[in-house]
Amino acid sequence: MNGKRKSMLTGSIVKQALKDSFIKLNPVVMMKNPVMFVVEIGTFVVLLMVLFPGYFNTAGRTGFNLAVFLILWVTVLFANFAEALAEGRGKAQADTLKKTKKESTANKCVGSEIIVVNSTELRKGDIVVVSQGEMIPGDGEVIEGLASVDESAVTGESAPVMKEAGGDFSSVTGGTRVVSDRIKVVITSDPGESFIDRMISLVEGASRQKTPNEIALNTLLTTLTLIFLIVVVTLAPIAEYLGVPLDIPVLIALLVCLIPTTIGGLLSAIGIAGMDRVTQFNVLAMSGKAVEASGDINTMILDKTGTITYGNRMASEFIPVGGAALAETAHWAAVGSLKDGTPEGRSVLELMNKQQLAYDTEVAAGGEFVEFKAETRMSGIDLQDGRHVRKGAVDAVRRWVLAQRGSIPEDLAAKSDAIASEGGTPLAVAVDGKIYGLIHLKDTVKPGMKERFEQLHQMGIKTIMCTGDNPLTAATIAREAGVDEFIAESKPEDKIAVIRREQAEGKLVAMTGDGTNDAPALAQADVGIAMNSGTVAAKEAANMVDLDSDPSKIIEVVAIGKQLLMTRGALTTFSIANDVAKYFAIIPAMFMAAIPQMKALNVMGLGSPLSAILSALIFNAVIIPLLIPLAMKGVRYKPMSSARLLARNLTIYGLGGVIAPFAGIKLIDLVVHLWI
Ligand SMILES: Nc1ncnc2c1ncn2[C@@H]1O[C@H](COP(=O)(O)OP(=O)(O)OP(=O)(O)O)[C@@H](O)[C@H]1O
Ligand SMILES: [K+]
Ligand SMILES: [Mg+2]
Repeated sequence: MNGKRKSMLTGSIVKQALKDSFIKLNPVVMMKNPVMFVVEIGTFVVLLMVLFPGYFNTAGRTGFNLAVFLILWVTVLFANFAEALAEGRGKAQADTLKKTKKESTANKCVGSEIIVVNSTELRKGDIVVVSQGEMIPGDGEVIEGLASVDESAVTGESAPVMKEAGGDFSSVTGGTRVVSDRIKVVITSDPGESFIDRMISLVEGASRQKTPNEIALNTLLTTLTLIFLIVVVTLAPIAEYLGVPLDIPVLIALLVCLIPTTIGGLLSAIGIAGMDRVTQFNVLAMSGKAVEASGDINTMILDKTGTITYGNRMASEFIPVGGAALAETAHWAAVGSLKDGTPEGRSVLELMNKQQLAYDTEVAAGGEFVEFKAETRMSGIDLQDGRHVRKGAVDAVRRWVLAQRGSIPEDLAAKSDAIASEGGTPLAVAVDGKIYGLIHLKDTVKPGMKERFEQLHQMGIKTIMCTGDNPLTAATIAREAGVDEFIAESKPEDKIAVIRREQAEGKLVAMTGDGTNDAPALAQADVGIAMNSGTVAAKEAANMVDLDSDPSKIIEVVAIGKQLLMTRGALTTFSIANDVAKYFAIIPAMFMAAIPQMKALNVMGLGSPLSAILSALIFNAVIIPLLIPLAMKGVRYKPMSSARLLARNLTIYGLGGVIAPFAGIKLIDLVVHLWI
């Protein structure tokens, strides 16, 4: 399904990551990760002792010190490798994208002339003409014409998509190709700020910033590191007093074992891999913050048409009311749809043809088209002879007719309710004060929706369906799909109101949208996902763009976000539990010689103090690469409540984190003890 963008870990990515692990040793880079920076400083100190044993008076310990140095160095490299590997896939993808960003020529309209310019010379507001076979030279909006466009360079999807002036399918992306017809496009981005440019810097991680969550965790890890630093520094005089002289390399080894190096080494890899998973899913997240926020979502706002249903609402029947004839009803429905370019409007004319019903286009000559608006929920035409033809949501048309002192046919309500209770959308057709009948628009709920909403329910997420449709249709579809709440007869601004209401209760809200009138709500939502097919305004307001333009994907995006937060939590728990266990391995071993009672605490029965320290240190290092796959793939996520999840993860990763080092260190010690 979405396998098209999947780039696996290739040999070249691994090779590059190995190289980057060394480049990242640069202290200026390391400093951003305080835990690993402390390890690096420790490594350097031990190295000095290996190089100048005479100066430090450690000649007798050079072998042990060399071992400590090597293990510490490898620990830092492992952490760097984890990050570099996580970055690798995005970098490879960026390279592919850069290749598609070839320079091209553009046919720029200047007055009535067309001149050929380089695509890099185009600025916001310029107008270009793009014909069959040509590449669209920049991001923009179609202002004239209709064409099918191959967007595979951006979306990976090879089937061409229709782009047309006006409406929600007017935006085009630079670097995509017109495969048929010809369009006039107004450029909407300056050079260097195009969608592909932004995409490159996103997947490349160039603009990656630490998220608030990551910063908070980093602060915690740094604090823990500081505390252990103080503990270890004060341990030296105590040991001295007890008559156990502790060497500096031993103290450094102890410190490194105690500070949270596992999570410190994997933290940024987890974040990068989380964003990468979203990208592999063909969703562009403008920031890591957006991905994380999606993991914390409490409420999801969904459109009915096109999200929960297929959205190809088609006229399926004309139903006269108030004693009107079928031909009359159909005729006015058609006249009111003559210039209505929406799928609904076009489907009315198609139904006329299918049913071989006649309509008179002459009446409409010179008439003024009244475009469909989500605010009015009506469309139609004002005829030259002064008559007004309208079709639209039943309540809207009813109000419009009443405002002109018209009357409402008695059978209108029953007939429109019949359509609505089947989940269909009734449109009333009226001319001035008279309602002629109804158009039955049919739409179907996408298969599998019920199961997905059930999952969201288990995650503790409330779903609210917002629709411009009437309450009865809304209720039917809501029931069929299994959403928790619905808001019917909603106008675009109602969406913002719902989002604000939920946010005021302290909830995080996600929504999808594609139209210009969705833009404010997309901006207001904590997670706003715009459809790539949507308008430029929607894409700019949102913090994610779905390249496949599948509004129901929001459900999986939330799951990925949750998985990211869970992975980070699980590995933090594991890391800290690990460190506690290591403490019990090392401390008794270190003091055994001086304080015989400590032997009782040497539950692990490790070979010798030195082999205990080295074994703990080796375990501490290898656990990082062992956990890289988990950090990159994320822990498996099963929909359940947060409380149950927490309990489950504490058991697995907390308990596991305590047990694993005991077993691991013991095994390593069996081998290491053969030498020491
Ligand atoms: N082309 C049209 N001409 C007249 N009325 C229309 C047309 N299209 C839709 N309507 C009416 O306007 C209402 C609102 O339409 P709109 O597209 O804003 O919302 P919707 O698609 O029903 O809801 P959703 O938010 O789930 O997409 C529809 O329910 C329908 O009754
Ligand atoms: K550690
Ligand atoms: Mg709609």
